[in-house]
Amino acid sequence: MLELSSRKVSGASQASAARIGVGGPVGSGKTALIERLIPVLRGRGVDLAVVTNDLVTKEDAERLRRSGLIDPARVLAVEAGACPHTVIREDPTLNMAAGDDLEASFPGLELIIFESGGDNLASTFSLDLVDWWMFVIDVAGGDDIPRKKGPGVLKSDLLVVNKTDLAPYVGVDLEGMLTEANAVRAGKPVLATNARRGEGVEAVADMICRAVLFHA
Ligand SMILES: Nc1nc2c(ncn2[C@@H]2O[C@H](COP(=O)(O)OP(=O)(O)OP(=O)(O)O)[C@@H](O)[C@H]2O)c(=O)[nH]1
Repeated sequence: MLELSSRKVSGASQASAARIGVGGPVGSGKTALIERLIPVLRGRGVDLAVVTNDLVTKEDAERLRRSGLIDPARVLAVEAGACPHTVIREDPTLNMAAGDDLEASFPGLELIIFESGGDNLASTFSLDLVDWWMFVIDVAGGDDIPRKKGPGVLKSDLLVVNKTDLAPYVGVDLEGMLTEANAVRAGKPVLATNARRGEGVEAVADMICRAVLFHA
C-alpha cells in the first residue's frame, strides 16, 4: 500500500500512464475487442500494456500473450478469486499494483488497459483504478439489455454493443437496440462493433485517443 501511495504522490511530477477499464458480461467480447484494439492503437504509436482479470485462472492473459499482438511481458494477470467487480471496484489494490509494476517495467508507457472478468450489468470500475472505462455488451445477450439500465450501461464512459454480425441470427433489431442505448445514456457515447471482423474498432480507438490520451 505504501508503494501505491508513493506512486500517486510522485505521479504528480512525472507522467504516468492513462488507465482505462473494459468491463461487461461474461463472453460479450471484451478480450476479442482488446485483441482488435491493440494493433490499431500500436499503429497510432500508443505505448500500451494490459492487465487481465479472471476468476481463478490467467486464461485471458495467456490468450493475449500467445496472440503475438503484444510483448508478453506487457500483459499481467490478476486472479480475482471472487466476484470480478470486487477487484475493480471495492478493493482495486491488486490491479493498481499490477499497473504500477507495468509502469516501473516500461517507462514511457502511455496506456494501461484493465480487462475485468466477465460480470453482471451492475459492474462498474473504481475511479481510483481507472481514468475512463467502457462497458461491452453484445447483441446476442438480448436487445432488452439497454432498457434494463444497469449501472454498467448507464455509468460507463463508452458503451460498446458488440457482435453486431449476430443480430439477424438472434432476432435483434440492431438499430432499435442502439437507439434505446443512446436514449438511456442521455448523450454519453455508444458504439457498435463486430470484434470478430474488426468492424467499428477504429471508432473505439478514436474515442480512447481523443477522450483519454488527448491526441489531436
Ligand atoms: N460472432 C461474433 N463473435 C464474437 C465477437 N466478439 C467476440 N466473439 C466471440 O465471443 C466469444 C467470447 O469472446 P471473448 O472475447 O472471449 O469474450 P469476453 O467478454 O472476453 O469473455 P469473458 O472474459 O469470459 O467474460 C468468443 O467465442 C469470441 O470469438 C463478434 O463481434 N462477433
